[in-house]
Amino acid sequence: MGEAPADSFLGDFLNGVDLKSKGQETAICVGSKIYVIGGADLESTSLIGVRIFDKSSGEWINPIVLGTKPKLSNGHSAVLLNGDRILVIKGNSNSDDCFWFLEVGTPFIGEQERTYGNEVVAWSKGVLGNVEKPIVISGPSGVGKGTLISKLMIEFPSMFGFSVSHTTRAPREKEQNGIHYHFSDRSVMESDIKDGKFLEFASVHGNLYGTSVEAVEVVADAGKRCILDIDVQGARSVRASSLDAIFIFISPPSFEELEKRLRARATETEEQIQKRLRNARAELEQGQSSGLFDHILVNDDLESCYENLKKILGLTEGVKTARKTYPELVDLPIEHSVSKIDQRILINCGAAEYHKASNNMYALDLSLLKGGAPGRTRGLNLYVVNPSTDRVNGDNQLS
Ligand SMILES: Nc1nc2c(ncn2[C@@H]2O[C@H](COP(=O)(O)OP(=O)(O)O)[C@@H](O)[C@H]2O)c(=O)[nH]1
Ligand SMILES: Nc1ncnc2c1ncn2[C@@H]1O[C@H](COP(=O)(O)OP(=O)(O)O)[C@@H](O)[C@H]1O
Repeated sequence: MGEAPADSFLGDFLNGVDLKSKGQETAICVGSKIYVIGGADLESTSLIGVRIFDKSSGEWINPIVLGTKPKLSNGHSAVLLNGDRILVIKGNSNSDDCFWFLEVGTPFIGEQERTYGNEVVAWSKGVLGNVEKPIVISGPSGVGKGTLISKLMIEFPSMFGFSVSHTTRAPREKEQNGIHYHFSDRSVMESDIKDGKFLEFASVHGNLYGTSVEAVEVVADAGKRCILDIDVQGARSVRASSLDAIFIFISPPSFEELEKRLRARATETEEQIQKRLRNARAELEQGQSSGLFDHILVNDDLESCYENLKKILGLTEGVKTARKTYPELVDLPIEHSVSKIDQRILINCGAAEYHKASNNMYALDLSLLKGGAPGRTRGLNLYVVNPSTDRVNGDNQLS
């Protein structure tokens, strides 16, 4: 390290070239730095590595790499999306592993990184398909949240997935670990919270409850819409987070009816029931007046409340199956070329008969890109471009 880039590979950047590929390496110029993606990785040759050449100092920098690095394939291409994001498209891989984002110039995020003083880059896997907004359901204990959610999950099993929370409370008789909750030790949960593994957490009725990033991501990974059953404090935290959700508050027809249901459920001791009823008053007040919730549903008659819930979620008669959120699998060949048109990337695979790709041109739509959990970027949409029906005019405008 430290030697000037003798070969013409990097030398071209001095003449204003933005992007250059050679063998398994692609180099992209971002500001005063040249990011060389691919080729030999210092730690492992089976992963796509990144090196940075600083034009102003004439020095190579070994960046600190965050996130899971993609595996090396025989060929890849790269597109600079904006000032700090590079899309890497791997050839010879299926759609589950084709698209990776390299965030460059990532701000230093911890003491450890700061002491090294290196550049930080972060890999994030591009996940195909739109995932609909998660649904946050809150309401006092005994109001019927669980009952309504299980009705949805039974009627639309392939459409919804439940975010399995962690809790330090003891399991009820019929509750299963990993299905209703991840029943956890307080110390383990507290340490995971510190490590940033939770999207939100709150102390409710004397126990710790929280939604892990993973709980939401596994549902989204399955192409399903995520349902979160969390308290009002948790809903407030989610509102403040990057997760874009629909917030629904379930209210009882009366306080007396709430108490009746809670007692009839017979899952808590008298002391716990008293605690839940005390908390219910504050929850009802906050839920109904805070403006936090997009919808408030009164759960008087179960069936009509359920029908109203379905209406809010756009589930009219006949919508029984999940909307297909993932496009067909693609198999990109090693040889392909890419070009950027506004929010779309055109991927040209050349003549279809020379490779195993079944289509020879794709458009990757980036307009709905969303951050998922760390290490994942969601909302990538891939379309097959049919030259006979999709116009690609002289300016390469897809219409
Ligand atoms: N903030 C937050 N609240 C949660 C979470 N999971 C469950 N809760 C809430 O914790 C409260 C107690 O839940 P639970 O012990 O299952 O009792 P139940 O509401 O009477 O069924 C309810 O208001 C839940 O909505 C979570 O991950 N985060
Ligand atoms: N609309 C309703 N009318 C009467 N009982 C109901 C209604 N909705 C739910 N329940 C009953 O009330 C109890 C509490 O419901 P549950 O779904 O466990 O509440 P939560 O999850 O909000 O604590 C359960 O025994 C359930 O069968």
